[in-house]
Amino acid sequence: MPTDEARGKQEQLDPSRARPDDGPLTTNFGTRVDDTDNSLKVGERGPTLLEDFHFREKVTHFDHERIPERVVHARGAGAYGVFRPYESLAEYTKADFLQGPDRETPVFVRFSTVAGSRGSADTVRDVRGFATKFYTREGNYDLVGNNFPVFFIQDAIKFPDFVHAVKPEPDNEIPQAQSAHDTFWDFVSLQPESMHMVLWLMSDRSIPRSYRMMQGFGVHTFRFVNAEGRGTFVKFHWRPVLGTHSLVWEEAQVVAGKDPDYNRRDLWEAIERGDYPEFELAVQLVPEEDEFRFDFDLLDPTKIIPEETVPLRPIGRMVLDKNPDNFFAETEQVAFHTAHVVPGIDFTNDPLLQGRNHSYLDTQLIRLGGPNFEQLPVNRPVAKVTNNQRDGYGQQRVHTGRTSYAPNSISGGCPVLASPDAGAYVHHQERVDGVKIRKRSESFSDHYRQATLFWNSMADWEKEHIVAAYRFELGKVTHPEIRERTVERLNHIDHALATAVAEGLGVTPPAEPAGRNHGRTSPALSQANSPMDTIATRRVAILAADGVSADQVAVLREKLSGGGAMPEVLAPHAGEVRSAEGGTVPVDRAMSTMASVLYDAVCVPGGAESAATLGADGLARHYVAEAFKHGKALAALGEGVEVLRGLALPGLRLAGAGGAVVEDQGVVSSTGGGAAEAEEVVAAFADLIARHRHWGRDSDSTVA
Ligand code: HEM
Repeated sequence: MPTDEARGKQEQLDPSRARPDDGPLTTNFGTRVDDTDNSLKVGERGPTLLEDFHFREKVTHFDHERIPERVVHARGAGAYGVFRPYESLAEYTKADFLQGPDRETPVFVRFSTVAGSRGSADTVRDVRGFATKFYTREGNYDLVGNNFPVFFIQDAIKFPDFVHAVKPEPDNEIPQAQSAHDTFWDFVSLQPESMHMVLWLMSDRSIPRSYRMMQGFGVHTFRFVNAEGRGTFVKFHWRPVLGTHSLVWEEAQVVAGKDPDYNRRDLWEAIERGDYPEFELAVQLVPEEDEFRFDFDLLDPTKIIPEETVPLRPIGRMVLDKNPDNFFAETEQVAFHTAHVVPGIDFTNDPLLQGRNHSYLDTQLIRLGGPNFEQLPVNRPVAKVTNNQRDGYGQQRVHTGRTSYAPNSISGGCPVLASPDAGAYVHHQERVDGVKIRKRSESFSDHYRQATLFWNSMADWEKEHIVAAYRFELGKVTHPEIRERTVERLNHIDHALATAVAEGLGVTPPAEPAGRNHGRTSPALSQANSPMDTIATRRVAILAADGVSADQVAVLREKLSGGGAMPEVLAPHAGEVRSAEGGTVPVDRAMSTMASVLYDAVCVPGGAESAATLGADGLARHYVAEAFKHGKALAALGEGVEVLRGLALPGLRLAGAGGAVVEDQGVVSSTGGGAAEAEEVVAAFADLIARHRHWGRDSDSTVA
């Protein structure tokens, strides 16, 4: 549990909390109000009077309630938590919050999509933002990252072009939150430096199952600086304790309609339940003298340092344990900035990072209405703020005294300057010489080798999903030359990839590879190698109707809940169903209010009457067939096996008479109705759920 100090950040917000039930209704200035439903009129049917100050204040405030949404990352969800390092990192950085496990730092994290508007769906194909604000004792440190370790462009001056290209097209504002349109592909196909990132975007990484199940990356190479002033290059990685898992594309599209708040709801509900999301922070450390030992430039944000080259060093753990109380006040008004650093953490000359260091403050000045947004509760540091900044719109502080300048003698020179020993930030003393020049370094010019590394590292099913994603996206592009140009670019990554995409588009495949595939892999890049050892927080639909076996439902519920999963009984109607044993089974939800895409696994228990009803129910059949199509774990017990048999799922072997447990393609079944079979099936089912998805089913080609 968080310490009192860590909790302090959240409690610090309390004085500004307002509760609507805390007394009689008043105007904004405290005058009590007797009627808020009728405006002040001349007679009951007459015109409204200008002197109705309550009406004017109420409506005027409403008229001004909206602020501009973020120019990118407009849609997001946030949470509070704490970060605690495993051990001291004093050898590399003097950052106070990394000096040892006794330092527990409160954090606020905002996860986001990039392209869509505030009201867009969560499960679109997009990069996810992963921004963390550490409220350290030395000031706020913001690690403003994404769930991909690379970016589309190498220089921040291209950011407006990139964002204009991916956002809805300007003439008709179509499509919303999609990269599958001409302007995006026009831009990236003309921009080979984006090829590596686009490959990530076409992979399953762009449709995470949950914000709790995706990685985060600082992307840039940053710099740690220790107390002696020695610098060490550092890359930051967040690793979810639940593993890195994704939806499949068709499922993501259906979820966007069934529950547009899918990822936001998942985060919120997990925290409300006490299933606190956890992420491990790991770093890759590179001594400054090794800056040039790689076959890419450490300053190039379109490159990773493969984990096999520089292993990850886990340095601490973050637990998100509190939802915001008010979305607007906290999640919407939070202001992250790459330039919010603390002593011991510094920049490098990565030209994307350098530009970001300008952009965030600049955009927040307009988004949050001018200076002083750092005084908003969610942005306020826990470190004491003493400076000579004064006035401005929305000033909340009452600065006393006569001086707001330095040097001064009237206030004894206060606020005084601190020395580095007393915690002052000092920029790393890097020698820089050069001529002014608008040019990219030659060392940034290899745009394909790491894209090839990513492609080579994918499992077969990941490659299939990538090819299908390119076909889908480019299939939406109306200009044939853009499709052809993209295929030509892909041919530089891998000939088989380019050929497969071309065939799906009706474009002539390239005759020859554009270069030789280097054949190298980095296993850490594949989601197939992500941890798959828990069913914690997985949602399981147990389909039931009148006559269901209550005993089997009980075993399923108990064993799955015991492993941390969330089984729910779904039936044709809410309330309860009759059980085969003569009692009743409570129903959690009516099937029609949910969908199999909202569950990680589906199971059909026995009971002859229940199985017969479900087998004849189109919706129940759809739950099972769709879960099968999306690679999800399935289980059937007793007569429930007949429901699956009736669907004639392609190539699937199911249990026959005799009760033996059969497992095939991620589906476990037994026609036996006894407790022993139920226990065995549920144990196997849990194992299958933990493995997330089961690829290679005959129906796979239709899901990606
Ligand atoms: C490695 C590349 C980048 C990453 C990882 C990244 C990440 C993010 C994230 C996570 C957010 C959302 C912050 C939040 O939740 O409030 C964000 C917002 C934003 N980013 Fe970036 N970004 C990148 C590149 C850039 C570049 C190159 C620019 C501009 C030159 C830029 C400008 C912005 C702006 C203007 C916002 C909106 C901020 C606000 O309104 O508060 N980003 N970025």
